[in-house]
Amino acid sequence: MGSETTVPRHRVGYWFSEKKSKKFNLEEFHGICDQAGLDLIKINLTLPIEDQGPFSAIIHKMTDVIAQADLGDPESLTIVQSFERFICANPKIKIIDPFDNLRQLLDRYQTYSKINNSDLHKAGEVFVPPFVDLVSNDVEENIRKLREAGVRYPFVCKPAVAHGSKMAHQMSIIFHEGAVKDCEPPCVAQTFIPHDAILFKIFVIGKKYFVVERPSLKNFSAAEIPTIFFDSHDVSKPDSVSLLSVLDDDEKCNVHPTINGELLDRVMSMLRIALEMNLFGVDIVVEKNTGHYAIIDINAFPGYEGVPDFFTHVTEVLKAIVESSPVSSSSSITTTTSSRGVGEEDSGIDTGDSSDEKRHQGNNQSVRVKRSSALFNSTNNIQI
Ligand SMILES: Nc1ncnc2c1ncn2[C@@H]1O[C@H](COP(=O)(O)OP(=O)(O)OP(=O)(O)O)[C@@H](O)[C@H]1O
Ligand SMILES: O=P(O)(O)O[C@H]1[C@H](OP(=O)(O)O)[C@@H](OP(=O)(O)O)[C@@H](O)[C@@H](O)[C@@H]1OP(=O)(O)O
Ligand SMILES: [Mg+2]
Ligand SMILES: [Mg+2]
Repeated sequence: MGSETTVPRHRVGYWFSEKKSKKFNLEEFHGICDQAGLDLIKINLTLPIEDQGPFSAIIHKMTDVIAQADLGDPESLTIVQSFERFICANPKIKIIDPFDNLRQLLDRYQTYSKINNSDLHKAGEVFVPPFVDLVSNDVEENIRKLREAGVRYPFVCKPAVAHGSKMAHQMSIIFHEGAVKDCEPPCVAQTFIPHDAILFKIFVIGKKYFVVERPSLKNFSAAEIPTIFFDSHDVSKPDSVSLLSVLDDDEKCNVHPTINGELLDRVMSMLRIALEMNLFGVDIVVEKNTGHYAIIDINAFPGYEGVPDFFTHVTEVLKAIVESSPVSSSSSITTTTSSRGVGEEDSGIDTGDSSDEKRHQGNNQSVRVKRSSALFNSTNNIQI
């Protein structure tokens, strides 16, 4: 039995890079949005946006375009400026996520500083490994800066620009002072944290987050050895099989690192408050010997590989956002809805895809997952 109700439909604009669009099943996204009363409209950035609206919300990943504009690329600058003018003139349109919030993640030094200056330390045993920005080619000056910032050897040298071009992911491991010359400024040097070659990627979608396990760098220590150069995408993607991730024989039986639900809930609450974003990813390694969590990377709108039903979760966020304000820029249609409500109650913490090897866990429990499967999601602890 059904009853007739009027459900307002909303137009939601979207823009993703070609690379991201190829990876996403956009047809599926369109279908899920359609069922939720959202009309997805692909935005053409080379045409006036005002001619493509109206929109209730816009979801995008324009980090690369913003980064290029900030570096002075004229074409990107034109796109970003006209987009920002449009947003300014239409303040009711919800942007997921706002440009200024994304900008804080474009530069690694800025990101780490922001997190370090937040209330993160109140969450418990979690830290950002010591880091410093290197902007000069003067090796002596860089050595001095490294010392002053408490960055120890080995350290990971990362390009200052965090997103976009392939260059953003070209890194090196510097093992001793004599190799500081191998740093390529502008970059950020960050103390290497031994973590038994396991990385936890925490993918945030609105108030939910999902944990996925990935391969990572093996345990390195200071030594008079040459710099190792690597591409981060060769190390920590789901199917990466880098030699840099193979633990030494005497460490192969080390206890597999785990991540604790309650501490993680607190960390993610703090980060969400600090960043004010709906779509982001956090890379955490568990420090060998102490078990403390080291936050080593934060990504705007990451790939979400391994997160079950990604589009369903994103659509829920979009729907909540467009419905949180007076209906503007929307049209109404009449549909038939079932008199029985769809099970929408929030169960707090629940498991994702049941085919994954994972344990349901409430707070206070350690959990372990098969690599690349979504570990769990928490829906109750991240507050806007
Ligand atoms: N401080 C650190 N201590 C130990 N390992 C680290 C550290 N920083 C980075 N790594 C290793 O290097 C890899 C790449 O680092 P990072 O995540 O900063 O790069 P990225 O290019 O921004 O990655 P992403 O693809 O997630 O954006 C990590 O997945 C991890 O294996
Ligand atoms: O999704 P995009 O194409 O934008 O690429 C992002 C990539 O996702 P992918 O794995 O699908 O390539 C992310 O990896 P995961 O954290 O999800 O592993 C991470 O590397 C981001 O920094 C990349 O953003 P970019 O640096 O390119 O702006
Ligand atoms: Mg990373
Ligand atoms: Mg990153």
